[in-house]
Amino acid sequence: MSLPSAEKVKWKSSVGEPVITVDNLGIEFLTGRKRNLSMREIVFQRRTSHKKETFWALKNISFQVGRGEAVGLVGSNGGGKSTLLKMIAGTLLPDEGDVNVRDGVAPLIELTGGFIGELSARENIYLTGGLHGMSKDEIDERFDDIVDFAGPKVRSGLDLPYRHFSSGMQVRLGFAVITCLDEPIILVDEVLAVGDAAFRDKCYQRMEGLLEQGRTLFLVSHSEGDLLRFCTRGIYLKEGHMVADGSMEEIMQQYMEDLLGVPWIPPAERNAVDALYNRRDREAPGYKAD
Ligand SMILES: Nc1ncnc2c1ncn2[C@@H]1O[C@H](COP(=O)(O)OP(=O)(O)OP(=O)(O)O)[C@@H](O)[C@H]1O
Repeated sequence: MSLPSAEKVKWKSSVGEPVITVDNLGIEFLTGRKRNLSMREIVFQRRTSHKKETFWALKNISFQVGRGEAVGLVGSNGGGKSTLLKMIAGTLLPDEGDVNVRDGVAPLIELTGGFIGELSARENIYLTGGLHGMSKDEIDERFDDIVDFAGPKVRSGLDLPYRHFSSGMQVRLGFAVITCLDEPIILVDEVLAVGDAAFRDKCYQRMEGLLEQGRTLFLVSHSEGDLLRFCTRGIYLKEGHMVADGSMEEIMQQYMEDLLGVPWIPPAERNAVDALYNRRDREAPGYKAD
């Protein structure tokens, strides 16, 4: 399947005024590493505990995102992608710098979508809708759409505690709820990989619909196909630093070459080369189809 190039995607809306401004952002975490004090440290240095060890999970991050942009965040594991999304969502606060978000945010950052494990799926739908400013009547109106999208397994488990849901069911419900909210900014962190192929297809269609409406998207993914399909702009984070900000194709090229150490060929070109080789094979003397 050939993927649309970033220039051809039909939902690429013109970029509006800045809705997310990240200015010199930094956050420091405890490493959580614990080691017993040595006898030497206790006796000679009279130490009773270690100095807390910390590291900057993000440092000196600055960028702006305009209304209607679809931004893909890339980087190796531990690079700071989820942390950045949590800071945009307001669930983590910076130790340095600022994050200014002008529109409402619908985050699907962890598999659980911020849902509460002890509450039923039904209660979580009403709670999340309410937290995002929807009235009970509005949620009633959308309830069936949400549950239909999530699928029959979720419907049959609506009154079970959410923590009893499989990770696939959790993602189905999380995605269905988050994308039914009216929030203009959507943050999606690596959740599309969890659902099965049929559900992923439904998610793709819904994401395209939301982008056509001019919503702003932040997508964290390790899937080259998903990033190129939805995002027109990319940001590359490496060990907490912003390495590059550019078109999704440029960023993918830089990231993949950095990661794999070989030149990266965009999927559309790869498909064209494959087609050429297939044709050459088919036309070769003595070619037999399988
Ligand atoms: N609450 C926390 N306390 C301490 N360290 C944390 C905390 N949350 C994240 N980290 C650390 O911060 C760094 C960045 O983590 P983050 O989850 O943002 O990376 P990521 O780029 O999303 O990685 P992945 O691709 O594996 O999901 C990692 O070293 C991680 O272990």
